[in-house]
Amino acid sequence: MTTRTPLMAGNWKMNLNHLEAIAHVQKLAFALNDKDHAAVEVAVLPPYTDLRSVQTLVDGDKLKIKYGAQDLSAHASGAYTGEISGAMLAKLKCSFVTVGHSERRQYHAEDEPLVNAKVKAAFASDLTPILCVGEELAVREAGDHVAHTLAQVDGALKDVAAEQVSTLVIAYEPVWAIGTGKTCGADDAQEVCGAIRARVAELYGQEVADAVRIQYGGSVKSGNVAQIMAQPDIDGALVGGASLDADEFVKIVRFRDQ
Ligand SMILES: O=C[C@H](O)COP(=O)(O)O
Repeated sequence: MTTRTPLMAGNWKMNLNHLEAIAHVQKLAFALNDKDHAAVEVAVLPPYTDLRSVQTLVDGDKLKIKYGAQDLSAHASGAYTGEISGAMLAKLKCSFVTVGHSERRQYHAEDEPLVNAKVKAAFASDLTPILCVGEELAVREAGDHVAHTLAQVDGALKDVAAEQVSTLVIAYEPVWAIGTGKTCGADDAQEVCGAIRARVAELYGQEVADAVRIQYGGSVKSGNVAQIMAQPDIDGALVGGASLDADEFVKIVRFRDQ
């Protein structure tokens, strides 16, 4: 049985400018200790404009906090105004990049082929994609949430090699639980996360499935994180709103104490 290091990632979304980012990461760095970093991988996902400042701070003070971006271009370079390539993120020493977040799917019409291309672009630049999947409320109410989410996994991983998939992070984020205060019950989250792992095993074999980290995302807070993390197929959380409060995010990292 593979031991998977939990990953707590704070997706800041479109919040905190570069000065606020520095103050926020300094606060996290001051609060987190070696024991925290040994037990949990901690990452922040700031807006693009903050990344250079975060890199300078992390490098300069040799912090153990990892960081990454919230999106990347499917293209390697060229005339794509406004886009940021995987190579640019890698140059800033990003470790992670979220791909296919529901807000990208909803507001920027990202479909499965594009998400698939972005997963490949991330791997091509040695970034670890955090692939976001999950259903809208109507889909859950119709009882189609597992099938819907697995179809997103299939589409996103089309023609992606097994050795890459074993390093992947998949974040299950039921859309109706994002930023709404409605958390998916821990058992309900486990149902889908377990199904995702089983699907990865079907596609790539058990060893790869055992290595993949699966996060839950959607209104995670210090008050519900322990229950969520107690599930066998949940290896971390993708935290939105609560990650903007450094004290709260540190409590989430210390989920075993909650
Ligand atoms: O990426 C994070 C998710 O969208 C969850 O956001 P939230 O914690 O504000 O519900």
